[in-house]
Amino acid sequence: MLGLPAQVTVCLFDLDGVLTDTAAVHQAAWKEMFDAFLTDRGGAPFTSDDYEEYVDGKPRTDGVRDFLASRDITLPEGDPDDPQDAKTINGLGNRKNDAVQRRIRTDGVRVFEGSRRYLQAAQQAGLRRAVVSSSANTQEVLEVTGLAQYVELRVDGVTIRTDHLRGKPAPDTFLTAAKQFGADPSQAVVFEDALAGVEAGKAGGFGYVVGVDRVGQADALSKHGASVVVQDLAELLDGDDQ
Ligand SMILES: O=P(O)(O)OC[C@H]1O[C@@H](O)[C@H](O)[C@@H](O)[C@@H]1O
Repeated sequence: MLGLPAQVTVCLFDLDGVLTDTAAVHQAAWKEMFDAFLTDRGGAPFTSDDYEEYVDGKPRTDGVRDFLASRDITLPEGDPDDPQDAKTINGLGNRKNDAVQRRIRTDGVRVFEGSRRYLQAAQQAGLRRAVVSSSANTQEVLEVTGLAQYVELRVDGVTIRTDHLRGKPAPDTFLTAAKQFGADPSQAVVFEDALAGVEAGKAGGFGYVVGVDRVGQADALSKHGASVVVQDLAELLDGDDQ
């Protein structure tokens, strides 16, 4: 059913890049922030490879820390309420968050229609549905897009902070969602577009990991743990009665 193995009863959807076209919005906000920071230090600009390898899919402060480490830059952690000009992990993260929220509020958010159809089909089929995202902006994005009505459970960047969960590529956020549905990981499918996300799906022993390739990284998604790679969730509906 819905292109999934028979034992699957739970769908765990990443948000940015899987349900909504916001991976590119995050990437642009990261570039705006990091390029301003790097220019001051005479460093080379932030690239899309940097985004995919060090930042995509991870909680905000992990993204800042892991990218800076790739350039041999170490900054103090600082505090979550650091001002945007603070040269700390949290300060840079806050500057990026301001940029992403500005973009979301000015330009709006596009939903992938194949994903909206898939969510509706999963609901009609009686599958449980959670959004598992590293983003602390998940609730706002689900609300402005009207997708919140299809989602029973959210494990997101806010949950990660309050419940002290390890972010992707650790499997903790996906495992938390499956557990809240009373399901074994083998009964759950993970839908992910980020390398860190499919890695988390593999590490958690999930029954199936769907890699969603929006940017031409199908091979890398497979290597990092995807059971199958599609370009859009609508492909999984083709040939289905839904
Ligand atoms: O900064 P936020 O909104 O909490 O999001 C954290 C991360 O959330 C992930 O979903 C995105 O793939 C990343 O690009 C983003 O950086």
